[in-house]
Amino acid sequence: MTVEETYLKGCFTITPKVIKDERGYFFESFNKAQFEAQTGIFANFVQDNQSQSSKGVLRGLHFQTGKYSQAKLVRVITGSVLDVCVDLRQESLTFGKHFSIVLDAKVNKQLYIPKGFAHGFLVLEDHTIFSYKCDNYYNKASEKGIIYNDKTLNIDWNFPTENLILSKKDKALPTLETYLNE
Ligand SMILES: Cc1cn([C@H]2C[C@H](O)[C@@H](COP(=O)(O)OP(=O)(O)O[C@H]3O[C@H](C)C(=O)[C@H](O)[C@H]3O)O2)c(=O)[nH]c1=O
Repeated sequence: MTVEETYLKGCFTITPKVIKDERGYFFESFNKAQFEAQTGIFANFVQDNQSQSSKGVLRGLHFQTGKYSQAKLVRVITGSVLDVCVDLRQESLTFGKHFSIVLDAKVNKQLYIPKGFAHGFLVLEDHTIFSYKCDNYYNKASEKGIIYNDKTLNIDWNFPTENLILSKKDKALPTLETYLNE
């Protein structure tokens, strides 16, 4: 596997070594020893999640707060997404900055998103399956979010707004400013 730190400290892209033969392919989707050796992060993942979505679905931007904050290791099993993570760490020099990357089942690249980040993704193909590890359990009461088209974050989703499919909850998410004025 190859690991590359993004410009957001502690956020890494991980590209597994895919072994192909006449039957198809094989790769280690997670190897704790290699992950720790190459990122220096000792994540104790406790929950795996999986969702399937059609093209145009946008899930996010979500995060859990306080002691329930989650680091995530995200990947696509089939299809492709534009994945976006936003640095919300108060003390960070890159607070409010985001990193976007296309994750797809062809290259199998993964993204490690540290605690203190908001996360969302836009689905680029029908029947996309998104799978990720979390280092903390789901805690509904601590769930927060930022609206996907927040002016301060200024994320380019590069997709026609009229074709986006969001949950009722996500359509009603507040702006980043709401939290800054709390
Ligand atoms: C996240 C989660 C949800 N749920 C239940 C709650 C709802 O009944 C249903 C769908 O939840 P939600 O609409 O929040 O699912 P997503 O919009 O995919 O949310 C996720 O999408 C963004 C991109 C993330 O990074 C978060 O992990 C997560 O917030 O699953 C659970 O039972 N356990 C869980 O860990």
